[in-house]
Amino acid sequence: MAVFASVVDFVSQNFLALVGIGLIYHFTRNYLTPGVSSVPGPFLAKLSNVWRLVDVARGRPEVTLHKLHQTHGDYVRLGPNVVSVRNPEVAKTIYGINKGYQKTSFYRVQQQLAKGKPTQTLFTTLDEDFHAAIKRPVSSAFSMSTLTEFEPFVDNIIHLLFSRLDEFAAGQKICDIGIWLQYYAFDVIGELTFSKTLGFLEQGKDIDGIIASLEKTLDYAGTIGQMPWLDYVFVKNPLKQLLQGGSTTAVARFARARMNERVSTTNEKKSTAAAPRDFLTRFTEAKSAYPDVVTDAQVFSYTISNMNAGSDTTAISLRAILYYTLKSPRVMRKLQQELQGALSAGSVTLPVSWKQSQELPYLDAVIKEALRLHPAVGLLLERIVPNGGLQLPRGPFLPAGTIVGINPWIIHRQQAIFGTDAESFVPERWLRGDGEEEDEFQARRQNMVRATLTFGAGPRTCIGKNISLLEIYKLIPSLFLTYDIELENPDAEWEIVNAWFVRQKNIDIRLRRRS
Ligand code: HEM
Repeated sequence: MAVFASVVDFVSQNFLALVGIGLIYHFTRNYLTPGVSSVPGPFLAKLSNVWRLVDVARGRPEVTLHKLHQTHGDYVRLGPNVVSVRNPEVAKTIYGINKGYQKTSFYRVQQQLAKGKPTQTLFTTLDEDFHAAIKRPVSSAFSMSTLTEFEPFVDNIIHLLFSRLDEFAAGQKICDIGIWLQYYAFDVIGELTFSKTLGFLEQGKDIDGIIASLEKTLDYAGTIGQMPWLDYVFVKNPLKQLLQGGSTTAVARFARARMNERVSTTNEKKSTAAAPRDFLTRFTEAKSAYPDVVTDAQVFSYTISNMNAGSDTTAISLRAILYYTLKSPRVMRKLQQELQGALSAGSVTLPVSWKQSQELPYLDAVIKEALRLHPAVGLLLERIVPNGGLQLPRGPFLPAGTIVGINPWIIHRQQAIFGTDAESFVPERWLRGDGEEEDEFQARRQNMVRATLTFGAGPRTCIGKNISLLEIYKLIPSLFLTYDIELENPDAEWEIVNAWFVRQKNIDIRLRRRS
């Protein structure tokens, strides 16, 4: 008892000194993390992950990282145990099939709560076996061959969008097109998944605050994901759940309501009409084919990952294509020439079909270039180095447990791959140049394609890529063929916030219906 009393006495008299010693020990250990300690980076980042949390919270971490790579080369230390990589050779390992690189707890923070429980989705699960098991039953629903079956759904939404844009054209009003593209992307995903739009285009507003809620979730997940244990303090805190009751996000509420509707409609119309083959139908079919894996909760999780992963990302990509094209009168002219030529020749109709859009090489180059310069995700696609470690080419050896990742924004600006004008919007880089031999062009193009991470890579690559390409390749030519569009302030820049997804704001345009 006397010993205990004197320990308490000692601690209370020297509390500050002890905390100081503890912190010095903690920071020194962080600084000297084996392997990682020889990777260059900001001094404070070597001491604590607080550095990267603050950097993300400030809203433009991809700008900071680009500068750091310009100074330090292919490898930059972003935290005591975190390395950002710019070298495409390493991408094959980090994102390779069967290489054992798992997603980090950064993704766990994105597991949203439904009735207070984190929902593991295709996007957010860290467990690779679970991931493979839940991907198998639904991957065919996302395949290229299923794509055309979804085309009429997208056509409906394009018509709806244009009916709203006509109001701006007729009234000669300024249109914040970024918002309308977001409504389009959300309504398409709602229509494809549930045969029901979220009603954004019809009502011209963010119904039930779904967009705002998703934005808030991303702001939180991007920042807190830099120090994922904080999530157990702020959101997934069992005490908080107990006191507040299980919370459910707006997206989860929307998905739950649509699933309940479907169950009751199916019961009512059991033997009459066949349900439309939207994603929900396909996910429900997977339940019969894979009863051990696909439960009702899993069907719910598939729909949630569609909504969360597929709406903002597509809206961001559409905004980038439109903005960069409108900012470059030269590109705009060339694109209009190609589109008008195709329309006059009768090789495209309105809305432009997927098949028709694939015969427009300049359109393809414009889209590829915008998605290169402004990929929708703007933080590291983090993975954990597995047992055996990772020998970085012309760099240090990283032990198992190190967090590594590539940020698409950084690799897409590699001059060695994309050219000395990699910072500029030049769609021509995706086309064969004057005097360039075909095999030279193919090799150059292949290099660029291999270094493109807009949709990620490997076993965790984007499952919805074809869907988003369908939405993009149909809407962009249809939009430019239907309207003359110009920026309200051609010299003004848009506003960007990078909170994992790199959102843009303030793209004011004026439109006129083309005759
Ligand atoms: C232009 C639009 C899109 C972009 C830029 C995009 C980007 C990405 C990226 C970069 C990843 C990999 C993330 C990582 O490795 O950390 C990913 C995964 C994923 N995306 Fe997309 N995405 C888009 C559209 C969609 C759509 C429309 C859907 C659904 C309908 C979707 C569903 C998913 C899912 C479920 C995953 C996780 C896949 C897995 O781990 O197996 N995405 N996406």
